[in-house]
Amino acid sequence: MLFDKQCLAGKRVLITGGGTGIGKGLARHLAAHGAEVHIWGRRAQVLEDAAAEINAEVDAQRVHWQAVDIRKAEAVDAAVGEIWEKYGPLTGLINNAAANFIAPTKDLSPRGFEAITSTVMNGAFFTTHAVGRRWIANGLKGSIVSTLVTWIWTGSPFVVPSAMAKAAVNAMTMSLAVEWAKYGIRVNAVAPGPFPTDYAWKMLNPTDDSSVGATQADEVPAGRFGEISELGNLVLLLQSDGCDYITGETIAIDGAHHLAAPSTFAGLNKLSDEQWAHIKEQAKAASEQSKAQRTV
Ligand SMILES: CCCCCCCCC/C=C/C(=O)SCCNC(=O)CCNC(=O)[C@H](O)C(C)(C)COP(=O)(O)OP(=O)(O)OC[C@H]1O[C@@H](n2cnc3c(N)ncnc32)[C@H](O)[C@@H]1OP(=O)(O)O
Ligand SMILES: NC(=O)C1=CN([C@@H]2O[C@H](COP(=O)(O)OP(=O)(O)OC[C@H]3O[C@@H](n4cnc5c(N)ncnc54)[C@H](OP(=O)(O)O)[C@@H]3O)[C@@H](O)[C@H]2O)C=CC1
Repeated sequence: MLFDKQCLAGKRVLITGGGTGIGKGLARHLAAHGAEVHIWGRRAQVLEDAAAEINAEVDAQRVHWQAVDIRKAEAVDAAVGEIWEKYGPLTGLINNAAANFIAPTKDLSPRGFEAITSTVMNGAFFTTHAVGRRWIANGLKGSIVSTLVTWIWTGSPFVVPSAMAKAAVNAMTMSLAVEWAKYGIRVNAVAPGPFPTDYAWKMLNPTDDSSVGATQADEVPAGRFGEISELGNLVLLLQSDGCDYITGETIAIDGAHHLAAPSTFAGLNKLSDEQWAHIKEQAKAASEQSKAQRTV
C-alpha cells in the first residue's frame, strides 16, 4: 500500500454522490486509510448498502450516510449541521455528485439544462458554502476537492450544460482558494479522464454508436481507463496534511487524454436524428430506474 493505513485517522470527510461510482470508490479508499466518511445521495437504500459494504470491509462503523438533494440549499445546510452536532466538524469535503447525459444542444429543453447545471454548479456551491462558513465560524482548517472533468479546458460538444457547470466550479475553486486561504481552507479540484462507472456510462455511452473518443480507452495515450484507486490516492493526498501549500489547483488525472485531444464527444457529430432518439430512450430508461429508488 502506497500510504499508511491510518494516514487519515482523525479526518472526517463528506463526499456528495458517495453511494455510487467514483464517489463510492473514494469513500472506500479514504475509509481504508482511517478517515470517517459521510456519503450523500438521493437514494437511501443505495447509500445504506454502500456504507454497510465499506464498513464490513474496514471492520468499523466509519461510513455514515444521509439522503440529501444537493440542489436544495436548506436541506444541504441542515444535513451539514446534523453532521457537526452528531459527529463533530468535518475536515474535508469532496464535491462529487453530478448529473449528465449526452444530447444535441439544439434539442435540450430549459429543464434539461437546469437538471444538470443545478446539480453540478448550485449543488457544489451550496455544499461548499454550508461547510466553509462553519469552518470559518469555528476557526477550523479544511480541504475542499471538487471532481471536475478535463472539459473545463477543452469544452465538449453534446454535454454543454455539464461542461459549463464544471467550468463554473473550476472558477469557484480558483476564487475561493484566494478568499479562504487566510482561514487555512484549501480549495482544489481533480479533473479525471474516463473512469467507467455504471450510471455515467448509461448516460454518456448508452448505445454502440455512442462510443467515441471521450469514452474509449484506445483514445487515451496511456492506453487504458483510469482506476479508482489512482484517483483515490490523489484525493487522499489533497485531504491529508501533506501538501497544505497546494490550493486553487485543478489537477488532471487522465493518462494525457485531453492533451491528445480525442477527449470530448466530438465524434458524435456523425450521428443521425434516429440514432439520437435511440440514445435518449436508453438514457431515459436508466434515469427512470434510478428515480424509482429516490427517497428525497
Ligand atoms: C474527459 C473524458 C470524459 C470521459 C467521459 C466521462 C465524463 C464525465 C464527466 C461527467 C460525468 C458525469 O457527470 S456522469 C454523472 C451521471 N450520473 C447522473 O447523471 C446521476 C444523476 N442523474 C439523474 O438524476 C438523471 O439521470 C437526470 C436525467 C440527469 C436528472 O434527473 P431529474 O429528475 O433532475 O430530471 P428529469 O425530470 O428526469 O429531466 C429533466 C429534463 O431533462 C430532460 N432529459 C432527461 N434525460 C434526457 C436525455 N437523456 N436526453 C435529453 N433530455 C433528457 C427531460 O426530458 C426533462 O426535460 P423536459 O422534457 O423539458 O421536462
Ligand atoms: N466516470 C467518469 O469517467 C468521470 C466522472 N467524473 C465526475 O465524477 C463524479 C462522479 O461520477 P460517476 O461516479 O461516474 O457517476 P455516478 O452517476 O455514479 O455518480 C453521481 C452521483 O451523484 C449523485 N447525485 C446526483 N444528483 C444528486 C443530487 N441532486 N443530490 C445528491 N446527490 C446527487 C448520484 O446519486 P443519486 O442519483 O442517488 O442522487 C450519484 O451517486 C461526477 O462529478 C462526474 O462528473 C469526471 C470525469 C470522468
